[in-house]
Amino acid sequence: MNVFSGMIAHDYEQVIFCQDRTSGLKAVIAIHDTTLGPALGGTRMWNYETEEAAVEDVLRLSRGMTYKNAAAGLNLGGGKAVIIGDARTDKNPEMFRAFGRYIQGLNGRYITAEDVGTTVEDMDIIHQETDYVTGISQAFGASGNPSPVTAYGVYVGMKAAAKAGLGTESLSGKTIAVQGVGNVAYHLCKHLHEEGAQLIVTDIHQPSVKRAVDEFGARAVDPTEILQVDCDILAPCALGGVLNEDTLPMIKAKVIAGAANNQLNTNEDGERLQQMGIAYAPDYVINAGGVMNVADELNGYNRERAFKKVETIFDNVSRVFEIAKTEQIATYRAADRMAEERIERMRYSGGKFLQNGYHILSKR
Ligand SMILES: NC(=O)c1ccc[n+]([C@@H]2O[C@H](COP(=O)([O-])OP(=O)(O)OC[C@H]3O[C@@H](n4cnc5c(N)ncnc54)[C@H](O)[C@@H]3O)[C@@H](O)[C@H]2O)c1
Repeated sequence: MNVFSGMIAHDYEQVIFCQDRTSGLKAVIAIHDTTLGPALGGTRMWNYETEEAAVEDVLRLSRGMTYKNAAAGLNLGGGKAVIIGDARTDKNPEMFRAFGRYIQGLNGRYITAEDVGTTVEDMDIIHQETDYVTGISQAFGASGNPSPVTAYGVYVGMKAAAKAGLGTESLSGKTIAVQGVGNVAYHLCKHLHEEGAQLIVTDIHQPSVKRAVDEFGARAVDPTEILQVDCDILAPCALGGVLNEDTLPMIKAKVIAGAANNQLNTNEDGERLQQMGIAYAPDYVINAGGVMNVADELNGYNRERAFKKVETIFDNVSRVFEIAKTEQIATYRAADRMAEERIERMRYSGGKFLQNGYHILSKR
């Protein structure tokens, strides 16, 4: 694999390879773009089949964080890290200590967080070596479980999507189908129930379904049926890739707004949704509550302030629909455009002269 051509293709700033023989650490950190601020993104631990697969993944994920953070209105750039190994068998404290020292060496250019395969405990070990880590234990003043915050963001984002797709932001009396009632969707269903929505839910884990039925009067359906039920809004809150060429023809909802990452299988599916007249709230805009929540740790965490920030997801989703309408493009592209515009504006204003220690005036 030619790493530089991959970097040049989407203008990545920096890729760092980190190894520590004794602990077995093999990690790659990718910093995609720091125009808006330090690069924030989690560390994924995964048993990649090849080193090329790890590099490709970290490049793809770090660029995704540039867009997610920019669209969320955060003053943060995009970065991500991957550790190559089995998260169940290959971890040891020295590995995360060594990794933490590499992060410290970047002097704030990259701030890490939890991701697939890493835990709060791992972040606490990293924290022994660096302050450039979020998602550590609450005992250290961190933000704790992000799911209720993410859920609130999906709720307000869904209202904005309903306004675009159904002509009203009120969800009272609307029928909402929720795929997967795990951590995020449980809290989402609570908000929806309180507003008077009718819920249809499914999950492969029966106790989660029962909880939603008992607490919110939801109607349970089989996982194979959820995408085709009669409803106003579909909320994918389980898996990625659920919106694809096989499932789209079944969907009866006029609005799609949910927490799951990577809901579109391909960009063509985003185009199809536009042709079908379905108002799709792009996943990374509507589910940004989690990243907004950890980003607040950088100011000394305040839950009330984090929730206030999360309310801006209503405006962010509304803006995506506005761009899509004026430019006649699919909403997934409108989201990317919104993020790119914000970065470009900052690149311009950030180019203005500011006196610091590294220019001709400082030599006087
Ligand atoms: N937790 C957060 O703060 C956060 C932030 C951003 C995005 N997300 C995304 O939101 C989604 C949900 O996150 P979560 O933290 O609630 O995860 P979770 O694991 O608690 O919930 C997912 C639920 O989906 C169910 N499920 C899995 N496969 C299914 C299937 N085929 N049909 C029906 N149900 C199925 C699981 O049993 C589980 O209950 C994920 O895609 C996640 O990446 C979460």
